[in-house]
Amino acid sequence: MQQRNSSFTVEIFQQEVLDYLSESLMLKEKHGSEESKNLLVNSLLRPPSISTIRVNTYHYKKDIVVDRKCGEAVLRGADVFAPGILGISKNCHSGSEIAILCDISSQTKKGFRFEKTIEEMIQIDENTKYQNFIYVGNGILKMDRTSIFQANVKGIGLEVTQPFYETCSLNEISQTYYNEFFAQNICSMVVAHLLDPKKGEKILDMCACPGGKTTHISNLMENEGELICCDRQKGKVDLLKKLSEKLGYSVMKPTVLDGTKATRRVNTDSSENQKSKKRKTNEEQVFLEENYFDRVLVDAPCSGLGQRPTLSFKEFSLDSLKKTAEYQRKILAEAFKVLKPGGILVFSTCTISPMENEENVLWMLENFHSKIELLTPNMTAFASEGLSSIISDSSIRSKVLRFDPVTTPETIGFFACKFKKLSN
Ligand SMILES: C[S@@+](CC[C@H](N)C(=O)[O-])C[C@H]1O[C@@H](n2cnc3c(N)ncnc32)[C@H](O)[C@@H]1O
Repeated sequence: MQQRNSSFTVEIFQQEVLDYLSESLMLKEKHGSEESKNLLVNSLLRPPSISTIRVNTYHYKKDIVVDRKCGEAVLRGADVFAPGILGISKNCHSGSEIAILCDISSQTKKGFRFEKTIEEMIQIDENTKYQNFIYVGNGILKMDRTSIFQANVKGIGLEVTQPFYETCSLNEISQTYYNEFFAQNICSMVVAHLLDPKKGEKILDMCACPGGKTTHISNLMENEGELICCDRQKGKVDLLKKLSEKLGYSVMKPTVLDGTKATRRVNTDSSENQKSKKRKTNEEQVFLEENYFDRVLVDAPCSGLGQRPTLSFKEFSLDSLKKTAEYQRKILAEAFKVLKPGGILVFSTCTISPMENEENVLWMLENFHSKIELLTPNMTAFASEGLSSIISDSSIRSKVLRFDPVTTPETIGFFACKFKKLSN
């Protein structure tokens, strides 16, 4: 991604989070403090190399500035939709060739007219806020300025002709094979193989929407057995139902479930509890039996700090990362209960935050002690071992899979591991 001068650091994280990450990932020791932060940030600004090639170096002289979400969409292969445009250089009209810059610091007011190009403004003042504008590609304007900034505007404002990265388009394939596949990134594909489901088994996917791993599991089960695939939100479960119909996986049983309370039941018939039972029924909440499933997947809700390309993770503080990790533990504790002794539990996240990954593995081993065993993974493609800054015991560290975007450009930041329940 474009760097305008040597001291340029794109601030996609809150400083405390960036410091925590570069320290715990031990980048600092290997590369020095500043370099380590840049390495981390730059790896997350880029899409995984497996699906992209770097194509564009020249950028057009006139600029449009887009918001962060729009900039991320462009990096993933989309055109620029008019509502995402914040500002345009002067003298631009439909048909103009324009460079697309993303304002990740969200300082540009909608409707702003740039009198100079961003490059010129940076030449005038090296420390300007425009240092936080990221170049994401070139395109042709499809609307004039007045149309773009009218209220409730819709449609494509700029067609991207030269994206900074060329991403292979799945649109064409998905139209031809609409009923036959669900696209996933490469680390997500490892997860169902780790779980290793067998035909006819009883499997639980506790956090299943949008359905990538669950459909992969259905496939590996050869559509035979029982696959309870859950999500807390009813709307998301409705999408899972549609997905199971579209792909023909009758084994999927989409179910509304709060994974933090998967086994909690109302067990007396007092009127208060009757009311609460009714409320639960209306919400379609079900409760799961303990010691029932052969295998359970917890693909946990997480901070998503491994997703790439991403232009801002500013909403996360250290405290929010900690709370997310605690929330995951509640789901893991319930997963343990519903698993049979001898059953398999796979835990995965799409974040690089050690609190949600290695620290949760240590918590599981401490909390369930002799009742659980961390297994050697049966699949290790693209992964390295866990962080020694968090897991000092190398026999534990070597059994967890950390997918590292800094050293492995093909992957997003991801984490997975596999436990066996030994007893209750
Ligand atoms: C990382 S996504 C799962 C992705 C999915 N496994 C896939 O491969 O497509 C996490 C999901 O967990 C759901 N979720 C959040 N809290 C939950 C809870 N308490 N119980 C069940 N699902 C929850 C979210 O709605 C979200 O859809």
